[in-house]
Amino acid sequence: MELPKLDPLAALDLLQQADHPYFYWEKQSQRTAIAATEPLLHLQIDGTQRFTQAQHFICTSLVDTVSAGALHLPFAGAHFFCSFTFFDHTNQEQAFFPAASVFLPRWQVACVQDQAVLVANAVIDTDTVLEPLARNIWERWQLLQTPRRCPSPRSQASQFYPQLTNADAFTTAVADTLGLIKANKLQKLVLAHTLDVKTPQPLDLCHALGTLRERYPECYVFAVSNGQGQSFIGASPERLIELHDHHLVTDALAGSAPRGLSHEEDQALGNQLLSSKKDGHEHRVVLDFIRDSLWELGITPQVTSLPHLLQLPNIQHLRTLITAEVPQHLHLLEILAALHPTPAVAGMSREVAQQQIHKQETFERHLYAAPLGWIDYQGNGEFTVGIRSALINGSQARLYAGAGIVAGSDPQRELAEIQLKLHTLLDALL
Ligand SMILES: C=C(O[C@H]1C=CC=C(C(=O)O)[C@@H]1O)C(=O)O
Repeated sequence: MELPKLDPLAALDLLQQADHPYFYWEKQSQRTAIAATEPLLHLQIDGTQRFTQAQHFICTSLVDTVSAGALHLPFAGAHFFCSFTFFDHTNQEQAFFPAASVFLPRWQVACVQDQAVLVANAVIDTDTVLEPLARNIWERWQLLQTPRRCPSPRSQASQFYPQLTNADAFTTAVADTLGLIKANKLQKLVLAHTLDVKTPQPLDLCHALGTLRERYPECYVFAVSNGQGQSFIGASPERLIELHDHHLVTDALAGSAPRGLSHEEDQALGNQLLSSKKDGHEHRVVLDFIRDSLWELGITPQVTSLPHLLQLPNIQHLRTLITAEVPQHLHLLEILAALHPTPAVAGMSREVAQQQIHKQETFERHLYAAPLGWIDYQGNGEFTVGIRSALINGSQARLYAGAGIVAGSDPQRELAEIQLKLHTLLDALL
């Protein structure tokens, strides 16, 4: 059903309930946002078969789905909202999120350009009394007619920046990794670091999301809540998969430099990044992996750009675009299973890198550096990688950032890169 134009964050604020999971997704530069609340059908699983089981869940749920209403509107019809953890298995004691979560929401509000659309899903069987069901949907639709104001974003960055307390542990891990690279045990490793912050008041997520979407219009701004008090939010520059009418777009994103304070300094830093041998190698490992993985799936990848700069307010990256036509029989989640984790967030070889991450990192990655996104009833969908992100638990936040280590990396520079990346969430939360 069509709705009057509304702020999607205000829709989230209105529809979310503390004890129900929700999913929020926005790309300001495309003026697209989706808020999905109250899982109606929900799969939550752990294990190596998680992508296959998620695909099966979506396909079987769709068999008995009937769509009605204004199906020509953007984001009409059934959509499934998915989040995965970095590893196939979660540590049960500390698992805030299952290794795979896929849900069909009761309520979904999507905003595209100036259009807003409500999708209401309901389970209907022979015992369902239709009138209260229809009334409930009608009431929600009416509720969403009332214009709502959204919290205004933070006007300027906070001056308070906590220092990393265990920076030495990170630089030592980088030095150890360089030793392994020299000994040819692996080519690349992405090591992450966390920063814990605590605020006097519970963190205001709508406010933080408002700030993130304003500062990072090129990024995917997201929030995933588990309905038990924890949420994972972020502003990620990394597109893992965009699939529309069997046309695939994915990014190789790796290699970073700071932004300059003046135009000249900024250009010089950008040019250095474009010509850096070390960053070029770090980037190529990702590009080659994505290309090879697509070939193995029977997809012919086209590299449609040279490595170019993706400039964000706090950092700049090397990015290459890859496109492909995907055979009809391949499901988006099969491609996702092959690509995750790319060497932009794990390393090369993937197996050794994952072992090293387990060994060297002293914290759980949870949803950090893992795929999250949506799939519609026609098999179209979009997934980002949950980087530049934080796990929020009341008034506590754990911020994550990682850096790719290759031959030629310098521990202090990698630490400085981590600090730059942590600013994405620090600035929005504090
Ligand atoms: C792993 C992260 O960034 C990746 C994406 C872009 C550039 C990266 C780099 O230059 O190291 C990382 O591969 C992160 O932000 O936590």
